[in-house]
Amino acid sequence: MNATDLAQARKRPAPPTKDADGDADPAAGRTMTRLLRPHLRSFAAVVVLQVIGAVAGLAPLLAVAELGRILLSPGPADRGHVWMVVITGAAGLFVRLLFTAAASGLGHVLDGQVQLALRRQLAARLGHVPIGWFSRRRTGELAKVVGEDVSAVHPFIAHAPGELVAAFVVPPASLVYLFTIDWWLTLITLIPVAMAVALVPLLMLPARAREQEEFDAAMGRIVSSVVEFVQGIAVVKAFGGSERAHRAFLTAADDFVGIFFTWVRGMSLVAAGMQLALSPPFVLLVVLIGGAALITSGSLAPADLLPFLLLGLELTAPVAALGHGFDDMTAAGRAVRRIKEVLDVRALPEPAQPVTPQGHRVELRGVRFGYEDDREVLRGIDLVLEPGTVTAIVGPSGSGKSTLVRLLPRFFDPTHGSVLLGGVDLREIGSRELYRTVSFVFQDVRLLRASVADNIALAVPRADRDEVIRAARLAGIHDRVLGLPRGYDTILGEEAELSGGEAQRVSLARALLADAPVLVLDEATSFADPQTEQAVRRALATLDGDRTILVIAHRLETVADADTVVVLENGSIVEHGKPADLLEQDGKFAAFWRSHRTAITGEIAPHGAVRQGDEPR
Ligand SMILES: Nc1ncnc2c1ncn2[C@@H]1O[C@H](COP(=O)(O)OP(=O)(O)OP(=O)(O)O)[C@@H](O)[C@H]1O
Repeated sequence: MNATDLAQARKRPAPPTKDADGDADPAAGRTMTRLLRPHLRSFAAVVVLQVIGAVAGLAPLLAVAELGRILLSPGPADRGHVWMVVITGAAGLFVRLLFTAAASGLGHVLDGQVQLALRRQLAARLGHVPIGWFSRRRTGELAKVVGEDVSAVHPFIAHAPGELVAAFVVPPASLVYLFTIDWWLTLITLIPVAMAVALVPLLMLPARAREQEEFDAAMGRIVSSVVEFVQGIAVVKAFGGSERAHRAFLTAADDFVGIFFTWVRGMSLVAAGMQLALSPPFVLLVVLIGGAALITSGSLAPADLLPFLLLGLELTAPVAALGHGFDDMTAAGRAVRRIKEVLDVRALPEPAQPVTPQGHRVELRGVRFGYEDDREVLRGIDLVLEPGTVTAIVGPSGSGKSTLVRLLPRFFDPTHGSVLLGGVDLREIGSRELYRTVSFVFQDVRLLRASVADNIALAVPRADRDEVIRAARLAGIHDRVLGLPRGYDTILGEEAELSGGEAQRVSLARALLADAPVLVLDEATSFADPQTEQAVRRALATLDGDRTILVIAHRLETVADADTVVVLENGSIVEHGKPADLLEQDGKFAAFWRSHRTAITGEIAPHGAVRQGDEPR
């Protein structure tokens, strides 16, 4: 193991945070054992095949050494003995090839099975975690766990056992043979290995651990400064701050260079010492010097030196491989720990005996919720959404509007209180039933890499083209779709990219086609464009009168059209009622109304109170 190897070993997992201390994480070990349990027989078979292959691999070496001794010894050689040694060596070579190939084949098949099982478990778990959990994770992080981290178990399963087995089996077997020839020279041959082993504690000094942590942290700072720089590049350029942002990266890079040198200085001397001790020239030199001394003193026959020269090298190679095997295992350990974090996410409990909701009246009873234990975002919400009504939620940024509406499609469960649909707690309704009843259009629209038609018909795969087109027309996206290269068959993300507003209209068409009796909608702010606004208004107006609609309203028109307005502030409902009544009360809602009206031209008011020609609801 040299400094470059060490750097490579550190670089492979590229952790943005320090996690060197997690190498021997028992939880990761348990996860690995649990994963391997169904495959224990195969895993044991791989190890046994490798042991046999490794031991058989000694036979050709021993045969060459033995041949040398026979042929170099004074007097005529015994032909029968010579042939037996040759055949034994050849047979050993054959067995080694056969068993190593079988072990490698089986190891790789096993590795494929374990990776498949892991990815299936991850997929199954991701299918059951609360949808809200995804909003806190970056797609890239999850992709890394499912892709890279699962692949990181490959060396552990397919290679590390072989390397470790070779390291533990070959040296003892060689030593037994060498001891039978000359124990003094055997001890001398062991000097290089003993030197390398003596250096290992120096790699584990507290100073090294500190340097390792600083190395990880510095690497993390570089990674995050690059990510921040790249993510914010548009803003940085537009506001002329590129020099400052660049400086943050340069500072992180400068820091890293300093820390890297300290780290390498600490590691490199030790690593170089180990590499020298285990290098073939050094081993040969030690054996030759020791052998020459014993031969000149008459205690060793010259022919007996040959086995030591051959097997001396075989003693050190597995020790060096042990380092790589250890690196592979620790990298796999770190990956398994990240996989375990995902597997351990609490699934949204499915009811054992699902209850069917009676109707689609929605009621929030004493609902409290916080993303973190010590900070409540919703503080006791009591609200009834009657079928056939539109309820608009307004309130300052951060007041909890998105959080509240996300409880309806069960992105999260409330920490206290309950959300009832048709008189049944959402926790008692099966998820299929729930998603048949509640559909939603949020601002963070996710379109699939699939055709426009498939994206719209996601909830109703059997919908025919006419139904898809009707929904698209209602959502105001039909004309745009006709302009795409292959119309409704255009693959999004491949053949065409949609703007934010267009994507939201596709998502609206999806919700309209799903035709769910409860619709939760976050009116666009980020992708606000006149067509999307119109589409949302038209959709709300044309939906049949029995729906329960909850909308986060950012526009006065939507609020004016709503039956009920809920004003949320700091996680509590501070006003609740008909828009016209609330205006008359001249409280928070009236203030919200006035502040928004100053931003637009023309007279707009709820229920015809102000706007001329608008029918009161
Ligand atoms: N996934 C999350 N994890 C932790 N905290 C969150 C998460 N989502 C929102 N919050 C916090 O919860 C509070 C309420 O956020 P929420 O998005 O519900 O407010 P909002 O009224 O919809 O705001 P806006 O109008 O700006 O969208 C905020 O303080 C926010 O920081």
